[in-house]
Parts: sequence; structure tokens; C-alpha cells
Amino acid sequence: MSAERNVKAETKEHTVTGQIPWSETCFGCNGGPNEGVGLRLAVTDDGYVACRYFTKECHQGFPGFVHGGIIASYFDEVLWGQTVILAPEASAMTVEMNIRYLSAVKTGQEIRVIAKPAKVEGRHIYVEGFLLLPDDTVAVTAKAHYITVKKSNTLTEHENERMKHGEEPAYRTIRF
Ligand SMILES: CCCCC/C=C\C/C=C\C/C=C\C/C=C\CCCC(=O)SCCNC(=O)CCNC(=O)[C@H](O)C(C)(C)COP(=O)(O)OP(=O)(O)OC[C@H]1O[C@@H](n2cnc3c(N)ncnc32)[C@H](O)[C@@H]1OP(=O)(O)O
Repeated sequence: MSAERNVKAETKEHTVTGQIPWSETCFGCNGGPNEGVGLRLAVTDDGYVACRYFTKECHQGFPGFVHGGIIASYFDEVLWGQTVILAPEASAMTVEMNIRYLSAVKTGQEIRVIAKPAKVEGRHIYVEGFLLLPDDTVAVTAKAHYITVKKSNTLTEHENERMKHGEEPAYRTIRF
């Protein structure tokens, strides 16, 4: 993805085929009114992890704009989704992340955050992604490096029940 500013993505509709499991204790997943980000990650038929997300007022840095650290959390979460597809038997931790903030992201609008199919080298998983504003401007790009570790975080019984019953994604297609 280009690092130029004010670039609009050429978009098309992608079909959603599933959802990445989520945990209530995770800052990126927990969607309470204030605490947490509350992202839900969809998987598309062509191997992307993608989400539509309404940016929260309580995540402001400069008035009216999302804090850069929160934007980093969007990417850590969405790009991590690719590691779940690749290594469902493991868990992956972030060891490096690079973010380019090209345009400010306003609060109170629907954005899309997308993770491209990953590159794998042994335990190392490399994922790139981008954030689209409502008018398809590429506002932020990111690259992350994850390392798989032996699974240590388990879901609670209640969360497992929810997973078993296959919570449906909130939307069937996503444009990016
Ligand atoms: C169906 C499946 C469902 C799964 C999901 C289920 C439930 C989900 C529940 C909860 C989770 C929910 C959501 C998660 C959402 C988002 C994810 C957020 C991710 C994070 O928020 S995560 C926090 C920040 N993250 C850290 O806190 C990492 C600190 N780190 C370490 O804990 C260790 O580093 C570790 C354990 C990663 C590896 O340790 P280790 O002992 O196993 O391995 P070792 O040290 O030998 O390194 C092995 C190779 O990594 C290279 N390496 C290491 N560090 C590097 C670095 N910084 N840069 C470049 N390369 C690095 C070495 O150079 C070597 O490279 P080489 O193999 O080539 O020699």
C-alpha cells in the first residue's frame, strides 16, 4: 500500500465467510461503552481479515480525532487475526509494528481496517494492513511482525460456549 497521502483505494465488495474468535478480557475485543475498543474481525473468502468499526468519542487524542495509540490497537488486533487463521493451534504475540499515519481519523464515523494475507517464515508471521475512511481514503497503513508461542490464553467456559455456537458475523460483505 502506498505511503502517499490522500490516496483513495480502488475498492470492491468482498464476501464474509466467518469471524475470528474474540475474548471479553481482551482490550481490543471488549466492546463496553467506554473501556475497550470492541472490534469484531470478519474473514473474507479471499483470505483477508477485515472489520467495519464506528470510532468512539472516548478514544480521542486531539479533540474530534482518534488517538494514535488507539489506531495502533486497531491494527494490532486486526492484523493479529491473520495469525489465528494461520496458526489456530498456537497463539501469536506482536514483536514489532510500524504504522504510517497519513490522514487524521475522526471520531464518530465508520472506518474499515483490513489485514492482507500474511507471509510466514517458521514461527514468524508478517502482516500488512490499511485503514480506510468512509470516502475510501487510505488514512493509515501498518506492518506487524508476530511470533507464534505455545497457546497460553484460554477462553472462559462462557466464551467457549459462544464460539461453539458459531456467532454469526454482523455483515455478509465488506467493501475495500
Ligand atoms: C481458534 C483459535 C483461537 C485463538 C484465539 C483464542 C482466544 C483469544 C483470546 C485472547 C486473545 C484475544 C485477542 C488478541 C488480540 C490481539 C493481539 C495483541 C497481541 C499483543 O498485544 S502481544 C503483546 C506485546 N508483545 C509482547 O509482549 C511480546 C514480548 N516478547 C515475548 O514475550 C517473546 O519475545 C516471545 C514470547 C514472543 C518469543 O519468545 P521465545 O522465548 O518463545 O522466543 P525467542 O526469544 O527465542 O525469539 C524467537 C524469535 O523471535 C525473534 N524476536 C523476539 N523478539 C523480537 C522483536 N522484538 N523483534 C524482532 N524479532 C524478535 C528472536 O530473534 C527469534 O528469532 P529467530 O527464531 O529467527 O532466531
